[in-house]
Amino acid sequence: MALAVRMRVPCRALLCAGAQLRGAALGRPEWAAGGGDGARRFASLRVLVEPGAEGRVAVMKLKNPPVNSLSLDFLTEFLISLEKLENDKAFRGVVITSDCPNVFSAGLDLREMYGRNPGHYAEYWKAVQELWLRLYLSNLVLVAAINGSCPAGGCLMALTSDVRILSDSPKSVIGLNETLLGIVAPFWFKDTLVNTIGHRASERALQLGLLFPPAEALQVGLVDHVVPEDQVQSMALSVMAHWLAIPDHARQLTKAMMRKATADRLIKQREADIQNFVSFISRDSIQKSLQIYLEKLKQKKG
Ligand SMILES: CCCCC/C=C\C/C=C\C/C=C/C(=O)SCCNC(=O)CCNC(=O)[C@H](O)C(C)(C)COP(=O)(O)OP(=O)(O)OC[C@H]1O[C@@H](n2cnc3c(N)ncnc32)[C@H](O)[C@@H]1OP(=O)(O)O
Repeated sequence: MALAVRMRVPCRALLCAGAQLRGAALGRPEWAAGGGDGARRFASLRVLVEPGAEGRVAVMKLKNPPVNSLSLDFLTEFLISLEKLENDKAFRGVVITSDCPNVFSAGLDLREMYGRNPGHYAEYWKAVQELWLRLYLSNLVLVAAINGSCPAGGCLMALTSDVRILSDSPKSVIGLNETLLGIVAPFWFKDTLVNTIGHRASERALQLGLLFPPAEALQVGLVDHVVPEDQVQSMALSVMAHWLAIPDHARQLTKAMMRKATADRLIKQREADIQNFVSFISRDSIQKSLQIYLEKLKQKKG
């Protein structure tokens, strides 16, 4: 318990308060409770939280169409949902999945990193850091049910989970592809990958910006299971049951022991990391790369 308190992420309350203010300012309701068990089922515009069959597990569905990009509004809503679940002692595990067909998450929202001002970049990056810290250090068992494409920030999100299940579909590619956009994965993205697949495999994957198809993702250890698309959710719940058979306190302390040093690296230099990001992303050459990439995404359609 003492460890859990020590590991609380600084500024979380401030970030969430900011999110609620922003929601209120936009004149929309933040939360809508629904169903017979309204206290446990809640939704924001972009995140749907449903209790799993047994009640100890919640299913968080990302619904920021078309591609679940991690916009600032999405991040703030997600963080509020996660905090609610962390604070509700009834929940011990969360399955994170997508409500958008064929895409788990397209990663960071490129529109938040292109053509904005330094203040916006700083606010956005703080929210991205917060997402990673809150997920990576979560006391809950997290299972990522990856039912579609999972590049860059989407992959980072999945990597924070305790287990990853990937759908066996040609669209379900996963990896940190930042170099393909002409940008660089931050050190804590890299650390999370190294902790999962090891140094050599990470070096190759990061430099080449590899997006692994299911069989290769399984082989390199980026995901733990590959199953047909219609079995992703049931597999996630079955794996969850296995993890929930372990006493929480022992599992949580072990998870902290494995992850705390990695998280601390960022916690100790959060402000410097924000400044790094702002100056990197503001460079003309980086803005140009992002512009070209965004144009390519648009042209893909036409
Ligand atoms: C040395 C110091 C280092 C300091 C660190 C500094 C910098 C590093 C910073 C950040 C790291 C970055 C992390 C990221 O996550 S960047 C995002 C990377 N994401 C991608 O590359 C995915 C791009 N998207 C796709 O490949 C495809 O969209 C898809 C996910 C495979 C889905 O394909 P589908 O065919 O279904 O959809 P469309 O491609 O038609 O897209 C629909 C619609 O969505 C827009 N869109 C797609 N992805 C994004 C995105 N990430 N952000 C914003 N918008 C996105 C796309 O343009 C289409 O828009 P339209 O208006 O045309 O409908």
